[in-house]
Amino acid sequence: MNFMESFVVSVGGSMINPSSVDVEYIKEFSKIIKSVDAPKIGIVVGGGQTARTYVNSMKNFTDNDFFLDEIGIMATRLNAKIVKSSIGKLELNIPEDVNEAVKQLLIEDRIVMGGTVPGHTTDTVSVLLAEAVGIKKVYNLTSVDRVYEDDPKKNPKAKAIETMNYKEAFSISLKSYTGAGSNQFMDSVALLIAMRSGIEINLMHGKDLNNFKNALKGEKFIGTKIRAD
Ligand SMILES: Nc1ncnc2c1ncn2[C@@H]1O[C@H](COP(=O)(O)OP(=O)(O)O)[C@@H](O)[C@H]1O
Ligand SMILES: O=c1ccn([C@@H]2O[C@H](COP(=O)(O)OP(=O)(O)O)[C@@H](O)[C@H]2O)c(=O)[nH]1
Repeated sequence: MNFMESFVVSVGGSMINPSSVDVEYIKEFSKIIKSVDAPKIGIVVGGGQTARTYVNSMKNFTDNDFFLDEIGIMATRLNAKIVKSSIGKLELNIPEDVNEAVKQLLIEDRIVMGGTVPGHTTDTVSVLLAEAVGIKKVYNLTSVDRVYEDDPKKNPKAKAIETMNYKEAFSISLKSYTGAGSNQFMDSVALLIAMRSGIEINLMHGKDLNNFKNALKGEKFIGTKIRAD
């Protein structure tokens, strides 16, 4: 696929690991990544069901969000390792922070990572990675097809939004913030980082990989674009 611009893609854990590891999905996703000739691609993977299971089990013993986040991060790295086994060189570790990821990206053209530190989600990691290497485009593959004015799973009548600016996205995201494990389309910190560095976010349903391909090719796609104007 002829696509010259470097990008970061944040793959929701709900795609990789909805209830168990979705091997077929990982194969299809990897095929697309391998077919793209963008100079650099950063892939950031979420925790999915493994994160939920471990965080919820641990809640029987502690309500400390810092430590709950830590176990969530472990799950993201587990998922990152399996995605990496289908895309990149397994000899290279999963980067544990953005600096390490940047170093790997200087050497390798494709890198895979999960979470970094407590306090945010892999959405923020993906935008920070983009910011650090000067990438201006982030794709967010998630479990909803667009951003809506309200959480569509709670309010099925909510209106979908095709294009919005960072501030609008921030206020909608904040509405569904409930602390660790919040059910947001993207975490609010990620949107602030994107805003300060003018990083465009393209959110779409991750299961429709043809739609993702269209978005990569700069063609029309079903999703929401978040940018400055
Ligand atoms: N305004 C909104 N628009 C779209 N999705 C929203 C909104 N508010 C909350 N959500 C929720 O955001 C979640 C995003 O996907 P999520 O299940 O966290 O997947 P992942 O983190 O794996 O990408 C969905 O469950 C959706 O219900
Ligand atoms: O840099 C990170 C990435 C993840 N997490 C924790 O790990 C969980 C799972 O990550 P994420 O929400 O990104 O996964 P997904 O929702 O895509 O399954 C989050 O809810 C956080 O608790 C974290 O603390 N720091």
